[in-house]
Amino acid sequence: MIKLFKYFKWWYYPLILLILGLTLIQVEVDLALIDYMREIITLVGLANITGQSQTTAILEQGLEMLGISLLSILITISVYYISSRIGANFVKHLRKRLYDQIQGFSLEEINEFQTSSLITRSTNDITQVQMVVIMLLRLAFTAPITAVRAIMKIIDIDLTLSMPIAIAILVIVLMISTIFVFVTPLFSKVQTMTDDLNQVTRENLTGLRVVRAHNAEGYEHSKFRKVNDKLTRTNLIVNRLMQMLMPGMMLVMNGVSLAVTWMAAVLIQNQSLGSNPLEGIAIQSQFSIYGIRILFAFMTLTMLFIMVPRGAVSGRRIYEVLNTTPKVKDPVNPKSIPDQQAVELKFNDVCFKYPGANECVLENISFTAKAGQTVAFIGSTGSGKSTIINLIPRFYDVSNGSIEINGVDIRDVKQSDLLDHIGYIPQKGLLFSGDITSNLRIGKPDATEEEMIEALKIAQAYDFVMEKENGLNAEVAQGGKNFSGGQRQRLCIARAIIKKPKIYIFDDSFSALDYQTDRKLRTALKEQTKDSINFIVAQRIGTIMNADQIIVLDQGRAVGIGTHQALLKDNKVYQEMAYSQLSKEELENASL
Ligand SMILES: Nc1ncnc2c1ncn2[C@@H]1O[C@H](COP(=O)(O)OP(=O)(O)OP(=O)(O)O)[C@@H](O)[C@H]1O
Repeated sequence: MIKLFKYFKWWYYPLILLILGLTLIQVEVDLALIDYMREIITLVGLANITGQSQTTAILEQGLEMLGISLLSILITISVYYISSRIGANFVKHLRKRLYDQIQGFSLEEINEFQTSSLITRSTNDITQVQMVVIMLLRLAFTAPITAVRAIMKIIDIDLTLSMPIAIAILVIVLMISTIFVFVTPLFSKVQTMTDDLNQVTRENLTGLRVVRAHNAEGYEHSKFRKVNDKLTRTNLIVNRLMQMLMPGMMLVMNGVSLAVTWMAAVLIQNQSLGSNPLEGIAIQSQFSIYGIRILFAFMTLTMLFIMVPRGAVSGRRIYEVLNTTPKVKDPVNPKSIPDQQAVELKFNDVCFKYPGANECVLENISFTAKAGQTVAFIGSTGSGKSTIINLIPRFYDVSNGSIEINGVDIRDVKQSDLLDHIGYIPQKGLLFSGDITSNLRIGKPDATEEEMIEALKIAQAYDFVMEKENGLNAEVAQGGKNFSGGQRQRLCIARAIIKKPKIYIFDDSFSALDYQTDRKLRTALKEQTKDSINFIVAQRIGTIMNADQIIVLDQGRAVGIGTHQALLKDNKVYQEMAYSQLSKEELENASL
């Protein structure tokens, strides 16, 4: 938590000093009110003894009390306002940093933290930290200053009467410390359980259709109930323990009042408290109120000691994210990719191992792809096709070997430069809420309407977009849920085309298209991508058999590189796949 304070802005500090100054004044005036009260009781006593009216003096005292109370209220409002400003601004700043940090994460860090935990850390944990910062600013000064000043005052008035208050302080500190020992470890658990709950809820909501289709609501329900019950149980324990504080506090406070009254009565009887019994009563009342203020101050302090660790758990979770250096990062002295006409991409003996895995999923992959070429990856499921293409935009960095674009290692260039050269079309057509225009402009922010229409036409998306009531401005729901899988894929392809990149990566991006649209799209793409390199991952032989290079993968190794014709002739793995999908005639005709 303390480490997060390094994200404090400079102007918080003068404001914190201002809070401290205001608090010092407020404590003095608040305690002065108690002295005024004693004064009024003494005046009443004086009126009784002397028979002279003290109304004017009492009114004067009352008016002064009113003025002081108003000042105290004003200070409270100011302190609350300043602390809220600091808290809100700090958290806004922190949230932005967290967002930027997560944006810079590679898939490795995302997998390490888990999306659900990153969401909890960016929301729930941030709120906890905000609460604690505001609470600290409001109470961390008030409570100790009040306690110290009030203790000084009561010792000054009467040491014997101070004894019950001293004992009560001890009891309260002991009581709260015991609860603290039990409760603190639970805070950390509560946050982790909130992560789990978030994950199950998220999975259940995103996979709602699958759950329904498999009639698995019961199964999912029991999974949810388990994490929900666990979280509720822990929360209940925390709350029950905390709730024990209140009755305990009341007991101690009432005990103090009783003890002070009893001791004061004895002292008054012995005539050792004040010059007359009424002054004794005034002192006793003053003591009781001081006692309550001191105990409240201690309770607040100890509550802070309980709440701060809770915020600290959240602070630590946020700091973990902020303090993680992404494995994929920009070089200190970035090179630029030579802007040559004919782009060239080279895999040099690339090996790749997923973080935490024992074995490489890709081994010794080498090939060169040139401008205008289509390079296809094919292989059984799990053979490493997606992994290979994820290395090109540096979703992960290679474990061994290198990938070069125009002779420059992609790790030596800025990621933004690299990504400017790449048009990536994921397997799952992912659209963002907004409209078609806003989705296409993710590819090119300043794209004109003509450019958008051209891209939609190439991607075979123009017709269905124009059929929509608002055409280019047709609404896109979250995740593109109001479009079919094939339509989503075509819009994603249009989004990449509009960028006119040097390198296209199609990760099984034609899988949701019917054969006719698939063929039309690839014909239109051919012209558009004639100066680019096209990487295609596909399951269908039909989609890739015209590629200039087909790389056949088997358990992470390139077991064949060549054209359809060459591979069909002498590559066993390729033959098996090809003959399982198309007839001999289809395959041989296609290759001509
Ligand atoms: N994030 C990950 N962490 C660890 N292992 C992974 C991860 N992603 C994939 N793998 C493993 O790497 C291997 C290759 O996976 P990859 O997704 O590249 O295969 P693929 O050929 O694209 O499969 P498919 O055709 O089914 O999409 C698989 O054994 C898979 O279990």
